[in-house]
Amino acid sequence: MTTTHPSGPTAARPSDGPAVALRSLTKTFRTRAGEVTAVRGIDLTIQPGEVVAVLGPNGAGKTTTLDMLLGLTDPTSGSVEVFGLAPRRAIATARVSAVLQTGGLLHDLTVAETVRLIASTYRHPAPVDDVLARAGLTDLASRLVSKCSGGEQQRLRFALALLPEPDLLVLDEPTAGMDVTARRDFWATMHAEAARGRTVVFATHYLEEADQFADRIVVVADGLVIADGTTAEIRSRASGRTVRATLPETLSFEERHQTLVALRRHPGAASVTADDSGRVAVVATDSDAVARVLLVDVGAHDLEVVTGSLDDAFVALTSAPTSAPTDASAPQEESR
Ligand SMILES: Nc1ncnc2c1ncn2[C@@H]1O[C@H](COP(=O)(O)OP(=O)(O)OP(=O)(O)O)[C@@H](O)[C@H]1O
Repeated sequence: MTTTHPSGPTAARPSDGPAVALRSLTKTFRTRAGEVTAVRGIDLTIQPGEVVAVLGPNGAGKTTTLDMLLGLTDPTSGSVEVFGLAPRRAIATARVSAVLQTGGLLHDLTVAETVRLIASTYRHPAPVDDVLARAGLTDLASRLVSKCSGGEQQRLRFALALLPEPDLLVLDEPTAGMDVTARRDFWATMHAEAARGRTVVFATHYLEEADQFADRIVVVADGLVIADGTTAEIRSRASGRTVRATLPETLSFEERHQTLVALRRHPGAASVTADDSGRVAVVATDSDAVARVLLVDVGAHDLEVVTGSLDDAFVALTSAPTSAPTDASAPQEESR
């Protein structure tokens, strides 16, 4: 029996292994119109304490993957383990709980009655008042569920997910339908929960959520993991870097022209632009080499190297062919 305590998740034991281990996971649905392969072979290991965003466009296979992780649907092939257990066993022992996109709430109960009712189904639930406070629901405790907004109902689902003090929280687009303020409050709460040592896995469409909240982003498209790394790695992998610098003021017009021509010929430069003030911007496939040339050979100053936006990276990654899964943390040849 798993031991729980009111203030935080069960300490992960060394023998538990990874929080999540998905191996060659596939899922094919049979429909009247034929077969739909939602997940085409996902391998993913998540260690205890990681906060991982699963990011992907509509229909990428995020929900299907999370459903298999939670034992809500069985894989067609491959395996799923949560702390070394089959998913349903992990849920039965309160190691994992979830906030799903939809989920029945009884509209005639109040918020507090709902939490109390679900708490009564656990052997060692967290205290109801504590959970209400952590989900930001104390002031709404006596409100009928039917009178709660969509965002408030989502926070109630979150409170219910906290009751077993799970080691792993799985959230499928938890802030869908919330306005900007509600979303910010929700993520502040999640930060506090992650700081308690919980492993958090969430699916999202929102790049900024993945960027701000996750330690690691797993990009899924067409049923495959197409990139996996820190947000910085995902950005640089997909969009390259831009190197900016100011050319020496002493260069003549002709020398400046020759410098730009030489930069454009450099194999590490994809494009070179310059403004009248002598500030150059080089979109680089090899930013280190370009920076060296600018500083050492050209004598430029005020050098900065910036990665592209995560939006650029996401579009570049998800519009690329998906036959070759990549690890963004591994050295890659960057494309122009
Ligand atoms: N029960 C089902 N029966 C048939 N096809 C399904 C079923 N569930 C999902 N699919 C299909 O599998 C694919 C992946 O769906 P899934 O819901 O996992 O994607 P998603 O990444 O979560 O998308 P979204 O961001 O829109 O929620 C889609 O083509 C979807 O239509």
